Amino acid sequence: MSYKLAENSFRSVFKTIDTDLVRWFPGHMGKGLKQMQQKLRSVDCIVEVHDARIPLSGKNSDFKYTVSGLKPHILVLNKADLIEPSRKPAIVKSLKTDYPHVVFTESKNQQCTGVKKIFPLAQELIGESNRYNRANAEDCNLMIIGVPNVGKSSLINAMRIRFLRKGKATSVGAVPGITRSVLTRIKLCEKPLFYMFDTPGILSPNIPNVETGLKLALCATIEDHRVGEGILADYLLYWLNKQQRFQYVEAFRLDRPNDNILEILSHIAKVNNKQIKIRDTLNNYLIKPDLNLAAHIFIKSFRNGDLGKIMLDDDLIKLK
Ligand SMILES: Nc1nc2c(ncn2[C@@H]2O[C@H](COP(=O)(O)OP(=O)(O)OP(=O)(O)O)[C@@H](O)[C@H]2O)c(=O)[nH]1
Repeated sequence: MSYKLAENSFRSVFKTIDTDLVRWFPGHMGKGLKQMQQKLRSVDCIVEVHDARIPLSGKNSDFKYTVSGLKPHILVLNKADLIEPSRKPAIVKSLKTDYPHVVFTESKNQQCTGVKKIFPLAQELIGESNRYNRANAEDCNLMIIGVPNVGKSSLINAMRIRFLRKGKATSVGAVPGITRSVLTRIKLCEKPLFYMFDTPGILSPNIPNVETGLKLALCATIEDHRVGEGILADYLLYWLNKQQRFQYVEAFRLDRPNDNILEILSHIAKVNNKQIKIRDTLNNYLIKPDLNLAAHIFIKSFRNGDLGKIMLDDDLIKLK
């Protein structure tokens, strides 16, 4: 649906944010990174996984210097089911300099779309590379790397199901930080013999700016409570309005687009019958809309794809 709106109906910049979120780097990530570096001698090809909704903001640019620089490298953009297929060429073009080999995957669906492209490409790149100490090795070792919660474990499981006809080897979860064990070697394929080192999600210690941090958080790579669901919901609303993506109006049965997050959340709480009881200064109970739960519902609807197929880096890619 299209709406006739005045040019200045919406915010043009997103303000008010606790900038501490961009410095979040828990200790176990530093340890994980060191263990990955120590294992590099046994690795033939790096499979770096990003969330396709944030192909630019989602990358950990430090990987280039710490783990992936010297090895053949494939960039997998997973969760491609959540973006518009027509955006793929523009994404590939904008990543071309840093990532010449890009594969889009959907590792949650039954067909595991895109997953079958990874082995032939890995074989080709390994064949063209100097394997140094592993020149005579018959098996090939891949190492999967990426920020938390982008679907690394799902991808490993999808590959095993597809090529080994075996079930899950590693746990999957909707919150970041499920994979803590570093460098378990998992068999993926018998002929050719391929293994994968699983690794925990690693965020960059220096997320370059607040908007990048908010996009990472909206895609659930940072735990919600570290940023605050209210802030996340407000950023989502700001982004949707700025990009004129108004599917939320219909999804939440609103009259029109609105840039005021409190009004939107009050409405969502009301239609979902989510209220809380609070005491006023005279000790009387008041019934108020549960804005935290409403923020949770709003964010979840984006994550489930209920607000449309949204690529959060569309704003950056359009500028390129
Ligand atoms: N829509 C969609 N969701 C996916 C896809 N792949 C994985 N997921 C979901 O994303 C969430 C995270 O998946 P995991 O495989 O645990 O991600 P991970 O990168 O191993 O996570 P960490 O262990 O935290 O680093 C889960 O809820 C998955 O079901 C996909 O292709 N599409």
